[in-house]
Amino acid sequence: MLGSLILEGLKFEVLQGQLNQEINSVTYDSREVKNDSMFVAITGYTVDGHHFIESAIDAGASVIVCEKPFTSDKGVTVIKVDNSRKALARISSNFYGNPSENLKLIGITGTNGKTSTSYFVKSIFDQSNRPFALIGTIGTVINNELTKNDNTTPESLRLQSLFRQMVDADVDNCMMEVSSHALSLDRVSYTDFNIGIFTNLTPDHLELHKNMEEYFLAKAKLFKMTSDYNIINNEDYYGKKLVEMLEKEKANLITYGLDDSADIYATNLDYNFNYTSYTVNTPSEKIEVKVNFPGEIYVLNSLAAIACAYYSGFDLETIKKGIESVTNINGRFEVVYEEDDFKVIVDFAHTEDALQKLLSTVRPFVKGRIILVFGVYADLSKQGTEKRFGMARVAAEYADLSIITLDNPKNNNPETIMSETIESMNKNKGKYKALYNRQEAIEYAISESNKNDVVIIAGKGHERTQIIGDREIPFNEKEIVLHAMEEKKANAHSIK
Ligand SMILES: CC(=O)N[C@H]1[C@@H](OP(=O)(O)OP(=O)(O)OC[C@H]2O[C@@H](n3ccc(=O)[nH]c3=O)[C@H](O)[C@@H]2O)O[C@H](CO)[C@@H](O)[C@@H]1O[C@H](C)C(=O)N[C@@H](C)C(=O)N[C@H](CCC(=O)O)C(=O)O
Ligand SMILES: Nc1ncnc2c1ncn2[C@@H]1O[C@H](COP(=O)(O)OP(=O)(O)OP(=O)(O)O)[C@@H](O)[C@H]1O
Repeated sequence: MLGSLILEGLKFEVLQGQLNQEINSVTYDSREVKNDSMFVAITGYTVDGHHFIESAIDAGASVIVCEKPFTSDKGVTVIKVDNSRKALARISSNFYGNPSENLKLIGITGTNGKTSTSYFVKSIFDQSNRPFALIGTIGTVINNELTKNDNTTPESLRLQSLFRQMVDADVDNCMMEVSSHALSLDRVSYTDFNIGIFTNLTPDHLELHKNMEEYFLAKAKLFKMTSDYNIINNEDYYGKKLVEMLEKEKANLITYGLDDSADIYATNLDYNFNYTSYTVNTPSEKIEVKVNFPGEIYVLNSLAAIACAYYSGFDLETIKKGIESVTNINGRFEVVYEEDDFKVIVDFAHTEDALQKLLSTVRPFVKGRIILVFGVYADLSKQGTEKRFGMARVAAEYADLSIITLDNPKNNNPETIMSETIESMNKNKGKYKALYNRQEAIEYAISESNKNDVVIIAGKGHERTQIIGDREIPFNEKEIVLHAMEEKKANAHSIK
């Protein structure tokens, strides 16, 4: 593609060279440069991509896009832009032929519930064999083939290439999770969204956003990029704020919730350990639905999906079938072992709000004790400390025994993570045992459990690795549980 076409719609200054040469590829990583690449230099959080311009040129880059002045005597073209990440989004969309214009794209944002809601929506589309793609934490699914993503919302270049793949494969509906990082770092700029969904907002990622207001404003950006509908959780404090903020936007505003002040709402709720049934009320009709996950959170997640499907033209029977067909979402309230009232559940709850909702949902149904295994994935900032204190407070309140361990400590000091969590646990008078090794923590929880207990392993959900320092170690919680159960049985022949 011609360099000038790739830059269409972008404000830039040519510092040297010309733009009528063919560009074979675009990249923002010098290690991926090939002959006649366009290299976009990004000022990162860890390193400055501008330091790699020389090596990009040596590797064959013929056009450099940068946000800091640069000159070269190696015959390359140098383009200066105000913001490289934003420019990358424009360039990527152009390079792949602006594929989002040819998709019905649903963006979902919020602290929790994005993945679960996406799987409900996909299941509804699957009922009528309408091709549907997903992009999110679990990965990208195109034509039911799953590939891994580096991030929940990939960088714009990868994102636009995924959209291109979808269009080429005649998959014209896509639902993607849009993280606040993605909105702040322009990964989804120049993407056309038809529908936006807001689930909720509770403290998380405050190392990036500094405070809730900033976090909220980052999330709110999505709803100014939509053309058809903005679908908002009416039960959430920030959802209500968003409704006020969006009243003048061009997309139709739709709310969902637990009473008739919302457009799509649930009544006759019947909560059980393994499912909840309710009546869904829409502006035209109502229908009974059974969602195969417990608690209010899955009522709300399924309502978001129902609202999305209803305004996408699906009839209520198809919607019902779609919701009821979802029996398992990888690492979301996944019962990995069960024997009468004894259960072991793996769940991705990794924020204070999610943990509180998980434990309070389960509590009324547990005949014995709740034994919780958890760690806190947050850096060593003040916000990270608050997260550790908050999660331990919730654990102390709801669990009968907590096994405090590590989640993905990455390069954060494990001693600080453990000691802050323990400090809060002591302050809140929780009963606990601390074990740095997560596998040992799970094994200990299983070995301690009795007949009517429920063991909950929170924080890593679908993840299949643990990241300690720079090492990514294979880690499969389901396998660890099954193995520990076998050992327990071999030792005792049955659960005590
Ligand atoms: C904080 C954050 O979002 N960081 C993202 C950011 O990384 P960065 O700014 O640190 O990049 P960097 O390493 O400093 O590199 C700067 C530039 O130099 C380039 N480089 C680097 C080395 C080299 O030899 N040559 C070279 O050209 C890099 O390719 C890059 O373009 O830009 C990178 C490229 O797009 C992202 O991969 C990276 O995501 C990291 C992996 C990450 O962990 N992100 C998380 C926090 C994230 O985005 N999470 C959200 C939320 C998930 C949720 O909801 O829970 C998500 O959407 O996943
Ligand atoms: N509506 C909700 N409100 C609060 N917590 C929820 C809600 N839905 C799910 N959760 C909890 O959050 C965890 C993660 O859910 P899910 O994967 O759907 O969220 P997500 O928004 O995709 O998360 P992430 O951005 O971290 O990938 C679940 O395992 C559950 O414990």
